[in-house]
Amino acid sequence: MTTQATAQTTHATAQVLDGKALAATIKADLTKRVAALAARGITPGLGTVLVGDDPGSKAYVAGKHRDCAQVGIASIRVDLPASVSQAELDAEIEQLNADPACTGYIVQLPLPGGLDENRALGLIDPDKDADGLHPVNLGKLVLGESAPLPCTPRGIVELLRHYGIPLAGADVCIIGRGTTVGRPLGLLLSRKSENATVTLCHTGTVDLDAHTRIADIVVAAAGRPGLVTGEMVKPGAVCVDVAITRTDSGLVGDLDPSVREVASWIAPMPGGVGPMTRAMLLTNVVERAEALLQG
Ligand SMILES: Nc1nc2c(c(=O)[nH]1)N[C@@H](CN(C=O)c1ccc(C(=O)N[C@@H](CCC(=O)O)C(=O)O)cc1)CN2
Repeated sequence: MTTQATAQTTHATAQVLDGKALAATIKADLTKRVAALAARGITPGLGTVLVGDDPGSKAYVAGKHRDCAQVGIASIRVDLPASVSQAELDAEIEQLNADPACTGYIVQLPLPGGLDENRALGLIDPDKDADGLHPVNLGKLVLGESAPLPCTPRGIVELLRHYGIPLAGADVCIIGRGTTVGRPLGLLLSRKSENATVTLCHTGTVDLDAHTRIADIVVAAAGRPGLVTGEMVKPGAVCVDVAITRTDSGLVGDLDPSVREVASWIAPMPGGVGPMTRAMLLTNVVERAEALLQG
């Protein structure tokens, strides 16, 4: 009788870049910094402007206020109906610019159709821009000057750094060219301090696979569920899921589950970049309050 060896296929599963755990650590540190500010008579205050009833936006804004309460930041909520006019929205923004209790604020995106996002972002006092999305602050990012950084890109870089993922010399493929994630992330990663080589892919990219397959790090921010499959990534690559699509069966990211069998590390959705986005918003608010103290 002959014995036949059974072929065994072992699949290594990617390790997790745990944004939830790192965000908790960051929030614990911020709580101490907020207490130190309070001892010197400064209470940071985060304002949010939410327009309309989008369930995702409502949930994110509620989360931002919960975070504020947790670390001791005061919060100011401006909730407006989707029917608000541009002039009324402009007036609310001007009020936050003038309110001394509001040391930083954000306009939750996307705004409902008919409202001009670029106009709203441009009206924010750049010194109170907690999102780093005012044109002056985005311009400073381009010029390499100090400014608040957009929260999701900053969170991604902090997460990768925390887990020791090498950035200098890495080939990074970003999928998505939006103003809150893809574009500013490309700028951040290509700074001298990060020194990565960035390829920014988008809906006009002809052969997406050709770009993802050679990348050391793939960041998926397209909002197309399961867009990136295991076959599209290099074995051992680091894959970051940024997108959130609401479907009947729940929230879905851009990374197909098969990526887990090929990648070395994954930032999952949920639990990866989202909590880091929230932690970076708080960080921007606290840093701004600390800067106020220094005059
Ligand atoms: N003004 C802004 N608008 C938007 C931004 C932004 O940074 N500034 N980013 C996104 C929404 N966003 C924060 O505003 C955000 C998205 C997702 C999460 C998050 O924690 N996600 C969870 C999963 C979702 C859930 O559990 O409900 C996760 O990934 O674990 C936080 C903030 C667009 N708009």
